[in-house]
Amino acid sequence: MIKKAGHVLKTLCKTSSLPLHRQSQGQMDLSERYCYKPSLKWNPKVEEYFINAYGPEHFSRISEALTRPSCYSCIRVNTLKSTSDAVIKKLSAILQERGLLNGMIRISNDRKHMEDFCSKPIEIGESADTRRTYAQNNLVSKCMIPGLDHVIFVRGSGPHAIDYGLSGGKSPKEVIVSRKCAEAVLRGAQVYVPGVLACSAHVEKGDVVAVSVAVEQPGADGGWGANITRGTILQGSPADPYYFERNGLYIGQGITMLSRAGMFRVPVGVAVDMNCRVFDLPSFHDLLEGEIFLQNLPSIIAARALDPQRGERILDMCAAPGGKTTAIAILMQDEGEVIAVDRSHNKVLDIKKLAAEMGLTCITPYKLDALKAVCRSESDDLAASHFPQDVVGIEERIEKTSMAASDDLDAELVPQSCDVNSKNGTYSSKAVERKIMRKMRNGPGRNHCSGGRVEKSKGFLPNSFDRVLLDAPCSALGLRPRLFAGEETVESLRNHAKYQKRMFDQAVQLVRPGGVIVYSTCTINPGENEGLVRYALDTYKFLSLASQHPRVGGPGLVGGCQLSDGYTEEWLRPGEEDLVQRFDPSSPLDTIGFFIAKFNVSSKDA
Ligand SMILES: C[S@@+](CC[C@H](N)C(=O)[O-])C[C@H]1O[C@@H](n2cnc3c(N)ncnc32)[C@H](O)[C@@H]1O
Repeated sequence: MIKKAGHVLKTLCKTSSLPLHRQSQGQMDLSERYCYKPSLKWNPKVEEYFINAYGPEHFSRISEALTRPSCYSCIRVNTLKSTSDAVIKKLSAILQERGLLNGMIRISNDRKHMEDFCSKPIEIGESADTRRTYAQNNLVSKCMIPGLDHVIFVRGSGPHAIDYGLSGGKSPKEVIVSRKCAEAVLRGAQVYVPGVLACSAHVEKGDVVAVSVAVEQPGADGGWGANITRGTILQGSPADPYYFERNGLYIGQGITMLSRAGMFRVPVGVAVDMNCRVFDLPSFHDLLEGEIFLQNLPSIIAARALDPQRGERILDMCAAPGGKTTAIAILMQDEGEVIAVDRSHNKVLDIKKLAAEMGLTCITPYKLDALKAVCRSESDDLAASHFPQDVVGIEERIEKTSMAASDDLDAELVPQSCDVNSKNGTYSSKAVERKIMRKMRNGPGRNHCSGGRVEKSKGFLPNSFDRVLLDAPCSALGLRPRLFAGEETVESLRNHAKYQKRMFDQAVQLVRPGGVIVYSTCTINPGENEGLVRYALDTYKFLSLASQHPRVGGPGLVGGCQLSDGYTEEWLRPGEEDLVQRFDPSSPLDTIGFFIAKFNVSSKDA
């Protein structure tokens, strides 16, 4: 499949023997410039480490797959409110009404295209008859994997060759967007005002523009940056910022919703309506609220692998925004107790909101640093749900002051470096003050919530949970689409792994003997995946790897590696590989990169 995908990309954007950035505009066929052919940039040492782990060809396929979105959207149905069949009917009707389904059906008639990009994932577990029916009649289909009949796939399409109107060698009017904005557009979003960095002169509302992305480049200081002064006027010439670097980084064409001046004057709103995309994925924003949840297939499988039972007490240690928490609660028929913790105040509000939207009452969200999730005495545990508002911690006061939703303001900065004058609530930490000032200048963050109360927890007693899910914060190097990966270094990857081990230590204490721990990440980094499993099995003799149902992912990595600084990393031992699930973004499943390990906990005295 990847070979075919590569073939189509090559046909769309013919390659040249000269590196594109070294060709002059005159020498270059414009179609080579105005196409989508990104190449992911890695830190060289990280690249070497991954090549060592996967082999050069496999890593190159992974790297290429990461630059594309998955060719289908995956929807989990809230089976307490609806059924898969009812949702399929409603979604088909809505998409039809919006004209989206028509568009997709038209595209799907291009058989080669469908074979290349869209048929494989939907085939998982489908009978020939079902497959034929879905292929002929609709692109919204039920997942046929046993145990996952509450999952619905909606096919997307791409990559498409876009006609940017280049006839006569004329450059189109253009908009440059930030990398994050481009990644969102590739997932189906519109171009919003804050994502626009530069625009051609004389662009009026209603103009057709080609949209490209400014990806981080190596800076003089050895770091990476994409320094474009917001509001730069594009000339359509090599004098434009990142002109050569943007070759092959065109993500589609759209109609401007504002004039050039408007784009840089108004703070919010859609700047470009992307009506012609390299990848077409239907948007489900605000659709069937409470009935469905857009979620990656491996995340759905992680909740399923935990196998939560009605009436149990479950801990979700890093729960926000609550995707897996709500999946767990639904699997428990909303009977029992799902404690969902996250360290960020505003993210805990998100969990609360999602649980309410889905009508789930067995979820109790708390703000808690998972590194301090074990409490020493019963009184602490009991106090967890009764933390009065007037004695909210420093974190809340900072967040209120900054009016912002920083998810990393609390755990990293506050405990070590913040010293608060308890009488007047002023802050003496320069780092925190700087962060607050930055937030005030920049306005609320992406996760901003308009306020609300969250309960703080002081932690939980050892052995007090039947099952624990640790969906750990990680390097996220499996998330797609991704247009830049250079920010992670070998050291930062190792730090993620250290952090995860400390969290895992807490999970081990909190789960009861006879219980279960599921550990998951959305990264392709073996050090955060197989490396954690090795640590867990070698440190805690009462843990053993458990088989997982359903089993959809591939085997884990056996062996290990020695890094250039002499650090040795050990992964799985022979016989363990088939007990974990590794989702490879370059595999025909076409998912994000993801990893799941499930541990059985026997008597801790052993
Ligand atoms: C991978 S995301 C979790 C996604 C979530 N499980 C879901 O499926 O919707 C990781 C989360 O860990 C949280 N986090 C990071 N460090 C934490 C800590 N020390 N304690 C609690 N939560 C933490 C982050 O705020 C983030 O929401």
